Amino acid sequence: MADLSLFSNEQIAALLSALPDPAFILTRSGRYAAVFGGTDSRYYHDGSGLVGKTLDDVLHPEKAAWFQAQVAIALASQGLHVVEYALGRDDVKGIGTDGPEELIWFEGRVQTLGYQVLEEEAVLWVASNITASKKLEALLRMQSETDSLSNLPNRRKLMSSLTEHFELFARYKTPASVLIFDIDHFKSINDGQGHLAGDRTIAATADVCRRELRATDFPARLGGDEFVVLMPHTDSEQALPITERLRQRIAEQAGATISGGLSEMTAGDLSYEEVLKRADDALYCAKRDGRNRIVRS
Ligand SMILES: Nc1nc2c(ncn2[C@@H]2O[C@H](COP(=O)(O)OP(=O)(O)OP(=O)(O)O)[C@@H](O)[C@H]2O)c(=O)[nH]1
Repeated sequence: MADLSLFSNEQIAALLSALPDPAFILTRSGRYAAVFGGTDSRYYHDGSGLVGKTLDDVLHPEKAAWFQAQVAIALASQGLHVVEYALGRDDVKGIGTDGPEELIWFEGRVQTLGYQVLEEEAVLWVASNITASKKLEALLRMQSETDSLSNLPNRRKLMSSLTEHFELFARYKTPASVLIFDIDHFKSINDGQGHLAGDRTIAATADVCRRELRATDFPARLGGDEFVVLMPHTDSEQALPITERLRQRIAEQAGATISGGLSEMTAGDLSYEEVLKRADDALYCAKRDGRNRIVRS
């Protein structure tokens, strides 16, 4: 515990205003009793105009209710409550305009105060700007889910989407189809024209998928020359003409033909792996029957 007698009142006031992150005293009913620190406009807007106002005065009702609920949680815990949230400049009425223009992500550290302020229980709410680490987190997540050659979702992301859609199917019977396809004689493209030409064929195939499929369809690169397209809300009868068109467009635009196996989620399936296995068996039939075709299981 600091010996406050070492500091004059002016020095304590200067110390509070030097706090790098803004610190708000908020009462249980949502009144801003005081604001300290957070004066660097590269990171924060000037919040001094909030003092004397309430959460309801300055925030959209839904956001105000959320903040008030967090204050109540901190007070109930009698300790520290940590939250994350995003606010744009236009979300808060009455703050300064010379702070950042972009949406700011905050980590709020909400600490119960042991005494009353304005005759109410109150918290100290320290709001730290964590936008840079949020952006980095989003970038790393995106990279960990994307195949760098095709720029399509990778196997990891595909498996989590398949899990999600299998759960939707099991619960709500929402249909979904799965196409597995593989570039025909890809090895001879690599061997005859070189590995880079093989890479270009994979990238061109992915481009056709992005152009030809609906925004709700989910093409992914499984690995090597194998791709999977998950088609939500589509049974395999509806999916067949879509996959046929995709096959034709790849032959016209990517300089290679593909063979594919198509299946759909069915009531007896215990997991998405069973659907993938049926589609893979159908792909094997497409190869066996002469390639450049889609077989529906
Ligand atoms: N250029 C390139 N080649 C790859 C990549 N990943 C896997 N391969 C090669 O792709 C080839 C895959 O061949 P397969 O699918 O087994 O056989 P295929 O020649 O396509 O024959 P079918 O599928 O039976 O028509 C192998 O030679 C792999 O080494 C990649 O990222 N880039």
